[in-house]
Amino acid sequence: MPQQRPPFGVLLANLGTPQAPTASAVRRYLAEFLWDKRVVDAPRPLWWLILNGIILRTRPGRVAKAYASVWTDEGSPLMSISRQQQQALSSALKAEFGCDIPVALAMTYGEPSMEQAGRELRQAGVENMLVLPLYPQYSASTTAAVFDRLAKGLKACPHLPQMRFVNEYHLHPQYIKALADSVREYRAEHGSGDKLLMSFHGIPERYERQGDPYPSQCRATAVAVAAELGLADDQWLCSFQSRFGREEWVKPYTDATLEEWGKAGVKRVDVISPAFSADCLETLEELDVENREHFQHHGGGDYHYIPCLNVRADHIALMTALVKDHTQGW
Ligand SMILES: C=CC1=C(C)c2cc3[nH]c(cc4nc(cc5[nH]c(cc1n2)c(C)c5CCC(=O)O)C(CCC(=O)O)=C4C)c(C)c3C=C
Ligand SMILES: [Fe+2]
Ligand SMILES: [Fe+2]
Repeated sequence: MPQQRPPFGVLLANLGTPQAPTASAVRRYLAEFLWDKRVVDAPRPLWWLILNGIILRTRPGRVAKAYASVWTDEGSPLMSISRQQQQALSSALKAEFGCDIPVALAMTYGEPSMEQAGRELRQAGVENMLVLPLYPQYSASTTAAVFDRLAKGLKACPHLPQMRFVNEYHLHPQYIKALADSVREYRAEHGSGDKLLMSFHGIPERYERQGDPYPSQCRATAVAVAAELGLADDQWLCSFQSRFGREEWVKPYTDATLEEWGKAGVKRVDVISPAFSADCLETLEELDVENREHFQHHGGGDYHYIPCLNVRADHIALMTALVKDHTQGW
């Protein structure tokens, strides 16, 4: 009996993370990540010299310590949450479509690779593939990098599946509502801060000038969440974190904002990070630890970090809706 083919398969994509919280594993990860021209577009071979001569000699040790502080029994938080999302989405799609829909996980950098995920879907008989990068806001540095890496991974594949690609979902009503509900539920249990800071991962200002829509999509997400929550203008702000390198990044900066609010005597701030679909180093360490210390060092009061959407039921329902919307006719 020939096995029945699934109507389609889903390739869930995210950034990737080191294999271990050690300097050598972080060096391997950063070497691949920071060599991607979509991430750092500095002219070669000068960038090769800076990356290999300075950054990969100095950064991995410090960053490995930060990873070690958030590492779990299931590994890197980003990997363990991504695996849980993969399983939860797979169950939700089975319930929605009434049959097994293969869901593979792939990372742009490191493992599981695009090649591995592609092979897994092919072996499951997938002929139609939906690529769902878990980046709500489109950026060349993330979403387009998924596309590039997937295309590279499929070079050896003689018969490509039919493909569709989700570019972004920064204003999807279920995304906005899930973010707002995560704040509402948190505040119902822990009380409300004077301010809600929506801190997004940044990119260089120059990338925005060159046409990357990411910062404007982040601002639009923040406006929509504030509207959904009925916040007044002085009750929220959109800021950008995780600066890397010497040039100016999009502003306002998260750390500078928290410093200003601390000095102004803000008694309590609540912080969410809507660009991250899963908690990771940048939220659990930079936002929940470093920026908390920064705010309080400058005179700020209570600091509440509200987790990413991770495996919340409404987040999995959003992914299911994205899959349904983009697989019409398959
Ligand atoms: C959410 C979207 C992201 C955008 C946009 C983004 C752009 C971007 N990032 C760097 C440099 C680094 N980012 C690092 C970690 C990191 N970045 C994202 C997401 C986005 N990056 C995530 C989910 C993570 C965490 C990964 C994890 O393992 O938990 C790092 C590594 C850590 C460090 O060394 O500080 C770097 C470096 C650039 C240059 C950039 C845009 C040009
Ligand atoms: Fe990043
Ligand atoms: Fe960071």
